[in-house]
Amino acid sequence: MPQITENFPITFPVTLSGQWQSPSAERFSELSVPLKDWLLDEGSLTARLKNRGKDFKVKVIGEQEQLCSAAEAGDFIKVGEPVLVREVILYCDNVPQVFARSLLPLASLTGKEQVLANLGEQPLGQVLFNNPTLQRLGLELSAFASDSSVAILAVKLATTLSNSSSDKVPLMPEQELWGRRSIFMLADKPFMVAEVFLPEAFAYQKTAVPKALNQESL
Ligand SMILES: C=C(O[C@@H]1C=C(C(=O)O)C=C[C@H]1O)C(=O)O
Repeated sequence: MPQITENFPITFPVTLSGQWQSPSAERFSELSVPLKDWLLDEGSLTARLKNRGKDFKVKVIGEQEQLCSAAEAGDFIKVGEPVLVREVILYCDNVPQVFARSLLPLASLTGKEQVLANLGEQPLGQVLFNNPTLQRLGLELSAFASDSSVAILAVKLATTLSNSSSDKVPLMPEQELWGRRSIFMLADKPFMVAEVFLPEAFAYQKTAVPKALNQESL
């Protein structure tokens, strides 16, 4: 299996433009149980993926200080507020599972939280979920159509993989991609994390193993 560091075709920023809604919205009622299990899991995605495979990796697409856009601003991160934007792909056994875009307000990167400004390939979740002050506010969900930036990202990743393993070039993902977004509060300071499950993610597998079962089987 080709290593993920070879000719990585993704340029920063990928961006992410979702129609974020509460999980109780009618449109989510049709989602499969396994997919909802992943979308609504309030635990660490890093920990869950590490449990599912042997080799977990974070590939950083890029990090840059920007001003929060009106599209991503909300109750906790204001329009024009300086934020560190971080985009990554989470891999499990070299299969791309998640595209994540996080907004880390510079005003939150103080005290012990300064470490979040220098994560490198260390997963953000590893720091967040080891902080006893952590609070995760309500999850929002969104679908991403085949012409979305994250769907185009998925095709680029699959094309790179197919080129290096001489499979046929993949088409745009047939299915919609699904993502979740939430605000994490660390020491009462907000951070926003959005994650989209990529086409080959465990989350879309019909036989996805619910988290509870997964932990019992460890
Ligand atoms: C929030 C978590 O951290 C994960 C790792 C991220 C990173 O390293 O940038 C971003 C989002 C998550 O997929 C988690 O593990 O749940």
